Amino acid sequence: MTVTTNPINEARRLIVKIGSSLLVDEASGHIRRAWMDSLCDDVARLRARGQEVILVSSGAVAVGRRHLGLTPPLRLEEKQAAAATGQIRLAHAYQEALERHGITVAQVLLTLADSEDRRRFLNARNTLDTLLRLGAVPVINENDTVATTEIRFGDNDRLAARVAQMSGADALVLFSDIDGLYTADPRKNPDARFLAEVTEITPDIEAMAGDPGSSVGTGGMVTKLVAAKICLSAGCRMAICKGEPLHPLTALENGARVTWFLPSAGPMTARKQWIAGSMSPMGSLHLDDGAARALASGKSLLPAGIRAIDGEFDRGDCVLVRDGAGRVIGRGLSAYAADDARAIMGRKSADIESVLGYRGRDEIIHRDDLVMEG
Ligand SMILES: Nc1ncnc2c1ncn2[C@@H]1O[C@H](COP(=O)(O)OP(=O)(O)O)[C@@H](O)[C@H]1O
Ligand SMILES: N[C@@H](CCC(=O)OP(=O)(O)O)C(=O)O
Repeated sequence: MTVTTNPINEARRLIVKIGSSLLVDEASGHIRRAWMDSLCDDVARLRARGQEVILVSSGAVAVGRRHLGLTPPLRLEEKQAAAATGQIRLAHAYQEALERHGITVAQVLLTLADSEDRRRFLNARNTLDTLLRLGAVPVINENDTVATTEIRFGDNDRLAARVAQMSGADALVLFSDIDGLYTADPRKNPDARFLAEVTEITPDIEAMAGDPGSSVGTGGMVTKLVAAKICLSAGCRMAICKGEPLHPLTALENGARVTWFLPSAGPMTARKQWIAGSMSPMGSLHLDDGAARALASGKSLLPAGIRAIDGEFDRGDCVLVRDGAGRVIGRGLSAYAADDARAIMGRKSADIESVLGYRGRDEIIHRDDLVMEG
C-alpha cells in the first residue's frame, strides 16, 4: 500500500494521539487552549464529512503535578496522584473545546490489562463503537490510578496503537514535537536524515530510535516504533508528525511533513488474517443448510441457523463453523460464550433477551469476525 491520495481524507475511523509535549506548556503546566481549540475545530470538520475520530490524549501528569506542588522526578504514586488531578482538567478542557461544535465528549480510561483480557477488550471495543455511532468523540488516556509498573502501557503511543487495533481504525496520527522519524535523534545528530515512508519495522529502523526530547514527553521514538509495529500488523496506517501549527489535521491534509508507516493490507484484511492464522478454535458450531448458504453469500451467522454446538468457549473466542455434513466451512469469533450460545441456538434473534435475560448481539458471529475457508 502506498499513499496515493491523502490517508487523512480516506480514513473512515481515525485515531489522533496528542503528546504531553504538545498539549501542555512545559514552563507553566497549562493546557495550550488555543492549540486544543484548533485541533477540535479540525475534529469537528472531519466528523461533519462523515469520519469518526477518537482522541488519545496525554498530559494528565504534566497538568496535574503543578496543582499538587510536585516537581520531577516523580515517584510512581506521585505520577498517579498528578494524573488524577490533571485528568479531570484535561477532560473538562476537551469538553469545552468540542462543545463549541455541539459535539459530546466521552472519557475512556484504559490499562494494558484491558487490551489483553479478551472480555475487557470486547467491552471496550463495543463501548467505543457505541459512542461513535451515537456521535460522541471518545477521549482516551491511560488509567494511571490503577496502572502499576507491571500493567502500565507506560506510554500513550502504544495505548493509541492498541486502540487503533481494537477499534479497526484505518489511520493513527501521532502528533508530537517532531515532524517524523529520522535516522537518528535530530536534536542530538544534525546529520540525521528524514524518512517519509516506512513499510516494515526492521532492526535497522529500531536502532534509529532515541529518548524523548523534552522533559514532559515519555518514550521518545522507541514507543512510537512499538506503536508502528502494532499498527502495521493491524492494517492501520500510522503517521508521526509535528502537531505544532494550529489546526494540525488541516496542516497534515495540506501536505505538512510527516512519516507514514504503511501496512500491506487494510484493517479488515489484517483482522481476518489474524482470525484465520493465530487463534486456536475452542469449539464448533454446526449449521443447517440455509445458514451455510447465507454465510457463503457473505452474511453474518444468526442463532436460528445453528443445530448443535461442541466445545467450551468464552465470548470472543475463535470457533469453527461446520456445515450439515460436519465439514469445516469457516471460523470466527463467537459473540456468546458456549452455554449462552447453546441456550439461543435455533432461536430467533428477537428471542435472545427473553432466553438469556440480557440483550446481546443479534449475530452469533458477525461477518466482520468471520473467515470462510478457501
Ligand atoms: N530517530 C528519531 N527521529 C526523530 N525523533 C527522535 C528520534 N530519536 C529520538 N527522538 C526524540 O523523540 C522525541 C519525541 O518523543 P516524545 O518526547 O516522547 O514526544 P511525545 O510527548 O509527543 O510522545 C523527539 O522530540 C526527538 O527528540
Ligand atoms: N497518562 C499519561 C501519559 C503519559 C504519556 O504517554 O505521555 P506522552 O509521551 O507525552 O504521550 C498522562 O496523561 O500524563
